[in-house]
This record gives sequence, C-alpha cells and structure tokens, in this order.
Amino acid sequence: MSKVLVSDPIDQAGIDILSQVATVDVNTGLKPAELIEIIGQYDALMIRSGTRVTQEIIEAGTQLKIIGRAGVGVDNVDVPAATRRGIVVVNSPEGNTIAAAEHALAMMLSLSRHIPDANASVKRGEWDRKTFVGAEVYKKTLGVVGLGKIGSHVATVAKAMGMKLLAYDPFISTERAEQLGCQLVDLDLLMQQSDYITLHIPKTPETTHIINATTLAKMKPTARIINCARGGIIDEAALAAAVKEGKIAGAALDVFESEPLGESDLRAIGKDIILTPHLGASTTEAQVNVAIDVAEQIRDVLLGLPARSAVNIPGLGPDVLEELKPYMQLAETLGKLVGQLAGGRVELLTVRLQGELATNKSQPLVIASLKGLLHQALRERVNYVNANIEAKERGIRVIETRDASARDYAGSLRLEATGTLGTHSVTGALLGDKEIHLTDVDGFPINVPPSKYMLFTLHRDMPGIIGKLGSLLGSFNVNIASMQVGRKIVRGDAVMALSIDDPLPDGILAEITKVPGIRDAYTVTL
Ligand SMILES: NC(=O)c1ccc[n+]([C@@H]2O[C@H](COP(=O)([O-])OP(=O)(O)OC[C@H]3O[C@@H](n4cnc5c(N)ncnc54)[C@H](O)[C@@H]3O)[C@@H](O)[C@H]2O)c1
Ligand SMILES: O=C(O)[C@H](O)COP(=O)(O)O
Repeated sequence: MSKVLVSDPIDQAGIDILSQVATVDVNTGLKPAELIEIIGQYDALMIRSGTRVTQEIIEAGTQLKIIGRAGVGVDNVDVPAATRRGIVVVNSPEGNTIAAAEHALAMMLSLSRHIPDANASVKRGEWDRKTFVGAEVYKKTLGVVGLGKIGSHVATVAKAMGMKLLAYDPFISTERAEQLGCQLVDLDLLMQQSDYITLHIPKTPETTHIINATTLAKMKPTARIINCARGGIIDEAALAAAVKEGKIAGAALDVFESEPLGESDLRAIGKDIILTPHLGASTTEAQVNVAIDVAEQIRDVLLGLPARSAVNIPGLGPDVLEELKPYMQLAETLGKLVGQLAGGRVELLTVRLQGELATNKSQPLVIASLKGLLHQALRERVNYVNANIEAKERGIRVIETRDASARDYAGSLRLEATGTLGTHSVTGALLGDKEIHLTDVDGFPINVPPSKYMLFTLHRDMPGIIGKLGSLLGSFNVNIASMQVGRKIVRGDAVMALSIDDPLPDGILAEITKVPGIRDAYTVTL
C-alpha cells in the first residue's frame, strides 16, 4: 500500500480520502532535517504553507510521486526540482478563493474602523470613543493589484459596497476588468488615486518588493494598503517607516517576508497596522475544500491517473484534462507503438492533430506522446511531468502540425518518429465509446484496437503469406488473437497487424523475416 505523509494541519475530510488508497501519517511541525530523514519512505507528501519543500527534501524523497499543496501558493515548494525528478505538484487553485477575499475585505473594514484596537481597549476596561473614529469605504476608491480569482471577488463585493474600483493587472483584458466594474490603470496611477489598495498577486521575481519606499511615497497620506497575498510583495521595512512617519494612514498584513513573523518594526505600530498570522485561507469551509481537492488528486495519482490541477504539467488544467483524457491515452499508446517501430534513437517526433482534434490544445497530447515514446527507455520514470524535459535531454525535436481537413475519422492523431534506424508513422482515432483504434501504420490503412502484445509485418501482398506466418507462429506456440492486413494496392506492399496472447519468444522475429515476401517484422508491447 502507498504511504502519504501529511506535514501540515489538514482537514480530516482530506485524510479520509487519502486513507482509501494509502497509509496516512500525520506528522506536523517537523524540522527540515527530520523531514529529510523520513521522506524517503513516502509516495506522496501533503502540505500547506508551513512546510518548505526544498530541493534537498525532494532529492531525499526517492519514492515521491506527488506533492499536494492544500491551498493556492506553491512558492514553498521547489517546483523546478520536483519537475526534474518527475514529481507532480498539485494545488487547489479555487478552494480558498472566497476565504482569502473575505479576509482582505475584513482587513479593509477593520483598518477603517480600528476594530482590533477598539476591541482590545474595551476588553481592558476602557470606553474610548474619540480615538477610534473611523472612515467609510462607501464612495472611496479601491485599487486592486492582481485581478485574478481573489482580486475579482474582492472587486465584486467592494463594488456592492459602493466603492469605485481601479485595477492593475497587465495580464487581464480591459473587457474582463470592465465586466468587474474596474478601470484598468498602471500601478503608478493606482497608487496615487486609491484610498485603499489591496494586493492579490503571486510572489514572483517581478512582484518581489513591487510595493517599496518609492511606490509607497505615491500614496495619499489618507490611504491604506492591505496584503493578503504573499509576504515579500511589500518591502516591510519601508512600509513600517511609511506608517510610522504618517506618510500613509495604515496597513493590514496577513502574510510576511518570513513566517512566523519574528522581530519586526511592524509590531510596534499601534492601531494603524493590523497583523494576522496568515489566516486568509483559515475558514472551515476553505479547509474542507482544499483538503478534499488535493487529497482527491493525490489519490488519483497514486492510482496511476492524471491530476486535474498539476502546476508543473503545462497546459493540463481540469477542463482540458476532462476533454482530452481519452486522447491523451491514445497519444501515449501511439507514442509507445511508434517508438518501438522506430527502434533506435529517435531524433524527431512529428505530432499531427487531424480533423476535429486539430482545434484542440496540442501541448497535453505532445506530452502524452513523448511519455509513450520514452516508455521503452525510461519505463515508470517517465511521466506527464518530466516527459518534455527527458525528451529535450535526449535531443528529441518535436514538431506539431495540424490538419483540420483530414476527414477519415472525426478526430485522429498521427505520430511520425524519425531515428537512427529510419522513419515510421502511426495514426489512431477514438471510435464508438472512446475506444482506441489504430487506423494507419506506415501509411497503410488498418482498423484494429491495440492489444498488449502485437506483431507487425511489412510484406508483399501475395497468396500464401498469411498461412505461412500463421504456421510459423503456431510452431512456436504463439496464439493469434486477431489479424488484419492493410494494403494500398492489390499485390503491392502491405502491413499485417496481429494481436497475440503472449510476448513473442526470442529468435522468432528473425525466422519471420525469412518467410518469402516478408521484408520486416516488428514486435511491440503496449
Ligand atoms: N493569505 C492567504 O492565506 C492566501 C490564500 C489564498 C491565496 N493567497 C495568495 O493570493 C494571491 C492571489 O491568488 P489568486 O488565487 O487570486 O491567484 P490568481 O492566479 O487567480 O490571480 C493572480 C493575478 O495576479 C496577476 N499578476 C501576475 N503577475 C502580476 C504582476 N506582476 N503585476 C500585476 N498583476 C500580476 C495575474 O494576471 C492574475 O490575474 C496568491 O499569491 C496566493 O498565493 C493567499
Ligand atoms: O496560498 C494559499 O493557499 C494561502 O496562502 C493559504 O496558506 P495556508 O494553507 O498555509 O493557510
């Protein structure tokens, strides 16, 4: 049975799902050295933001197949290191969206009305109504930096509260911003004109310290800033100085450059700074959502199925996966077949999407084709995550083409592999209830479902050849399950595709090619 380590607090709903397929160890608060020591025995690791999954930990995780982040941000995982090792990294892109958005809105209102400090003063026995006079958000301008999932929800609610909305997000269309009632502006203008600024961007090299002494200096002295996205997006020292010196009215932070927050000037500032310990996703609802979302993906990967929200499998989102899953299986089968027909080292793989398939995303199909192609060499070590990298490292060039006019089947996929031993091509389609059929081998039309063990011959279409091959296989006790010949012209060249019940015994291929009329024979395992 597989083993899963849960190293951060996760809702029981997730543990229950994992327990269906694995032994689950919940061991939170491990030091890096302790994690390195035990990670080698686990097939999967489930975390939140508390565990830093470094390259060292990934290298020690020799059995690891998947790292599941029960939340959005994967900046605590060395994703490139995981990718190189073929480890899938998944997250829950939407499970805590509402929780994080509501936390940002709560921070905005708390800042405006000094709720945390007013509460503390009453609890101390005071009744001070002067110090805590606040400001309304109604008719004020909210600047949303990052108009993705969380930023959009914040904008929608803020609009309903009567706020005017500005947004800065270079990757969002004007139409989308307008739909949300936001005016898209550049960051400078947003900083200058907003009464409240809320950050909803990932931490990347471009966004690190995007809010710094210079940008803070552009804010109105009455303006307030909220960061419920990632620590390090704001330069904390510059922020503390700006609030302390009255250059801006206040700030609310849920996330910090270093967590847990250590010594910091931010702690010393009174009611104008609100600090929470990374609580954005900490609602009962969000924790159930993310735990279920990620545990289901870990379960699927441990069962050999693809994950719906893998961050290191390019182009493979849940919607794409749902639509392309049967075609990815087709691509993988064709990749295995063409790789074995090509034999030696493959230098070029051409992936052609035909008919209806031509309008689809090609990247997942290319990845699945490469996974199949490399299976012969790498077996279980190649997967959707590392297939691209492994192909690049082996110098395999990939060309993608499309032919929407191909009409033999509704949608079909053609792979052509050129290698040191020549060029071979295979085409396949999904028929009826998504059943894979091989429809062409080396330019010869056939129509056979693939089977685990197959034999292909290239031969002259002439009387007696099928009988001779049948007797030869019989003399080696090889049972033929099905057989089909594909030819272009009568008595010209032809291809024979045989499904056989067992692997071909050693030495028999050489005997087959001695049969008069048979030029080549290939045995494959799919
Ligand atoms: N505090 C918490 O507990 C908590 C909870 C959930 C998410 N988060 C964090 O909130 C952030 C947003 O999450 P999301 O789910 O909305 O992500 P998202 O991917 O849906 O949205 C991010 C947006 O940022 C934009 N963006 C990227 N780079 C940018 C740049 N340089 N300048 C401006 N915009 C840029 C993108 O175009 C995108 O629209 C993430 O950092 C996530 O980790 C924090
Ligand atoms: O990126 C996220 O999902 C949030 O930062 C939540 O982090 P957490 O799971 O540690 O609460």
